[in-house]
Amino acid sequence: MAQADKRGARGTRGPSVTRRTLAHFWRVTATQGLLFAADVLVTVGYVFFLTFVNPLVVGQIVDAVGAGGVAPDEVLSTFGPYVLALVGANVAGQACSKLQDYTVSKLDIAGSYELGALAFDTLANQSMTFHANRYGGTLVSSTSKFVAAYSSLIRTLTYTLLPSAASIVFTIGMLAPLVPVYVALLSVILVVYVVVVFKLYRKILPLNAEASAAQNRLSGELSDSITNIMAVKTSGRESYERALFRRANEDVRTTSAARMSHTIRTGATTSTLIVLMMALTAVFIVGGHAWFGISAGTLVMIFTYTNNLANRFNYFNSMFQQINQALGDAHDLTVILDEPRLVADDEGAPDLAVTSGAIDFDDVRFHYADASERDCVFDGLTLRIPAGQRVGLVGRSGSGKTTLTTLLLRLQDLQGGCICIDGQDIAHVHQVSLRRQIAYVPQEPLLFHRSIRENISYSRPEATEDEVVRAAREANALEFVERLPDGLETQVGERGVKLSGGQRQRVAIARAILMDAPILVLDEATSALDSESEKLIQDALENLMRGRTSIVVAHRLSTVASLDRIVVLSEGRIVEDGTHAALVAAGGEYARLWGRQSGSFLGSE
Ligand SMILES: Nc1ncnc2c1ncn2[C@@H]1O[C@H](COP(=O)(O)OP(=O)(O)OP(=O)(O)O)[C@@H](O)[C@H]1O
Repeated sequence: MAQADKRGARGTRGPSVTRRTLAHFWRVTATQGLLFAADVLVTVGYVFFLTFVNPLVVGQIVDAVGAGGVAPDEVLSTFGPYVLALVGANVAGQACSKLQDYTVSKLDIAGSYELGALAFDTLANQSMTFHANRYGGTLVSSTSKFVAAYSSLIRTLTYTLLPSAASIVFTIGMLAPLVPVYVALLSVILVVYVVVVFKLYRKILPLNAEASAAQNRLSGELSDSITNIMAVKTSGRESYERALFRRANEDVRTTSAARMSHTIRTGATTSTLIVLMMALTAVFIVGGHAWFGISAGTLVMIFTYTNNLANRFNYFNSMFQQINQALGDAHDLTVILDEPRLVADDEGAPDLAVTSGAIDFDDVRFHYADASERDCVFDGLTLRIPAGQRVGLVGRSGSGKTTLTTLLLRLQDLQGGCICIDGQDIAHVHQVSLRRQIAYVPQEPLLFHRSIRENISYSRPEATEDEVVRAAREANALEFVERLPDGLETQVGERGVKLSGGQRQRVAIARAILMDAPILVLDEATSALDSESEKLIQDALENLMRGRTSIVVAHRLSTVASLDRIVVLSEGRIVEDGTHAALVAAGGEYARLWGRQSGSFLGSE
């Protein structure tokens, strides 16, 4: 269990995953092209007006004041335009800043929505093998982090990365013609900084992915323990589960600490850059006029621009941290998004058209993905079920009964042979259309944390009130539903925990009755019911099976004795096949089992 989760952090990692994450993020951003362009524009505008125009105007004021000779009556005409420029630049800068809040929030909301939908579609369409190998909690955690990573990146881009890049361009562009020596030295410092930080950043990236994978595993362990809290408590294994949790928590601590020490090194590099930049500025302010003839106003501009730039770099460390963390957080789901879909539809696969419901298992070979070829569940199984036949499937635990039913639903693909319904290979029809033709009641009734009504009508949401009530009555569920304070509106709890096992099965049977599909698969559908309740439902099931091809898996042989045919499986092979009477008369495995069960039945009744 959860092998893939445990492999998670050690799977594909590094820049290629980062590139793929960014490609996913860019795809959703590009769908909001205009909004993104507006976001870039107002961000650059905000930097231009507030950090570029302001020092430029102040520099010119300083030069004008330094030149002297402005008479009191000329002050307004000389400096009025500067004052207007300052006020105008601030008004425009503030407007850009507010628009920036708006555009980035819209991008964040729209992108998060699209990425959430992408993640859900991918997970919902992945095969059962994929899900069997992962913790549900880990997938939930990876999905939330993936969406949050987009939010973090788009905000970092808007509020830190883009303004910093714009500041560098404006500063260099503005100062280069005035003080080329200064700009050349500043550029050298910046290039060295970028190279060093990029190197450090490449080291931090895998550490972030590892820290994030450790957090996802922690969520998985936690949800596994909490979901099975009943088993934990009844086995008195709280301390064991706590130890498992602590171990996973320890991984989170270790990986987070490794990430932190690298982040501190990036921070130290940034501090060095800021000190170097300001030292360079100090040298120029002190000697600029004497050595290069730089005016006082230009010196003010050098100081202000460089100081603004240094202030931006102060946020670089947290920016790198945010970018790294976001890319690390998005890592696991990116890998999942790019995994091939295991049970995929052919391009343009047609819908299954059930005419009579004949099912053919033809030379079926199958083993589970994590088992070797020698551990085949089926190695050449052939079983032909004519239309409308009701077949009981019996055999020892582990003989392959449930697997056969899930193969009919194409929850896994075969390694050999084929399964046909009315002559159509189920591997080449649209899988949703296949499953809509099969009413399936699994061993564990699968209920949602919703009302009983929603659970029953899940198979046919458009069903009327009367149809839902009728299905509940036929499944012998209405008698307990009516006793509940909220009747059909009663919430059943997660996986139906607020109902008894038998009640859950009756809700699941009502769902199958309501679905009214031409093929019926009941996998131990009545195993949790007492004999009396089973007998009551049996009539409804008999009615339901009439005219439909049915496969009924059961350990309790009385459930299948009256069916048209019984197939006995042993280690994936059919060892007996016939009617109840014929098999009892044959005196084989079925007869032995029947003798034992009917004896105990008689004894208990
Ligand atoms: N998801 C899975 N991954 C790997 N092996 C599996 C998986 N599900 C079942 N198996 C294995 O396949 C074999 C057949 O299991 P299956 O559930 O079909 O048996 P069964 O006859 O329905 O048993 P039972 O009567 O106990 O329900 C078993 O050996 C089982 O361990």
